Amino acid sequence: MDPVAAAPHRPFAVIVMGVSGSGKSTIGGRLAEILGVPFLEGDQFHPKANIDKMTAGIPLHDEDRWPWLDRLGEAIGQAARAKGGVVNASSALKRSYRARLVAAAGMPIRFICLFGDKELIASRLQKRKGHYMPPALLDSQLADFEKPLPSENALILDLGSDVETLVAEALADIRAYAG
Ligand SMILES: Nc1ncnc2c1ncn2[C@@H]1O[C@H](COP(=O)(O)OP(=O)(O)OP(=O)(O)O)[C@@H](O)[C@H]1O
Ligand SMILES: O=C(O)[C@H](O)[C@@H](O)[C@H](O)[C@H](O)CO
Repeated sequence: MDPVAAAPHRPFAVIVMGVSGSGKSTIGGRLAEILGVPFLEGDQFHPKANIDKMTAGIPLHDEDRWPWLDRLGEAIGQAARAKGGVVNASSALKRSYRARLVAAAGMPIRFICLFGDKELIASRLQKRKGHYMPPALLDSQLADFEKPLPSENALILDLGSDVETLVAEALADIRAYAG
């Protein structure tokens, strides 16, 4: 395929979202690499207090997340405008959080939501090593999660698919969305 013809129109902003362990960092990182745009890891925008809370097994609440969402949204907008495009991986669990991210970015965002079976997510979290997020927080993540509505500019993918399939599906969507 002609890489120029296949390139999305710029600037564009994509967030790969979902609960902890849904695969957003894995898929988001690959997408950014293929599209040649910066990858922003949402976790790196959390203040230390939030990371400490989660590490201690305490779920975040709205008050913990608003400043994080504002900082992250601003960074998404800046990177997209400076570099032509950006891919971010972040939980973006609630509709109100997604609206806040879009407002802070100052531009539309395409959400790619990784959604699927709780047992599968739990088994991936159990196997994952060296991450601060305890598997026991999965229930609280799912309790907060609001599946995106079609009106939210979102694509929902089955997280049970293999990585290559998910990357291909997301790329096709981004190219159709931003093309
Ligand atoms: N489609 C997939 N098939 C098989 N394993 C996967 C898939 N996607 C991710 N994984 C694995 O599942 C685990 C969780 O993935 P990842 O860290 O990308 O999730 P995450 O949503 O970013 O989690 P967190 O928000 O907690 O950082 C990792 O060990 C990753 O290698
Ligand atoms: O909103 C939240 O509760 C957080 O963003 C979490 O989702 C974690 O930071 C993430 O899943 C771990 O990587």
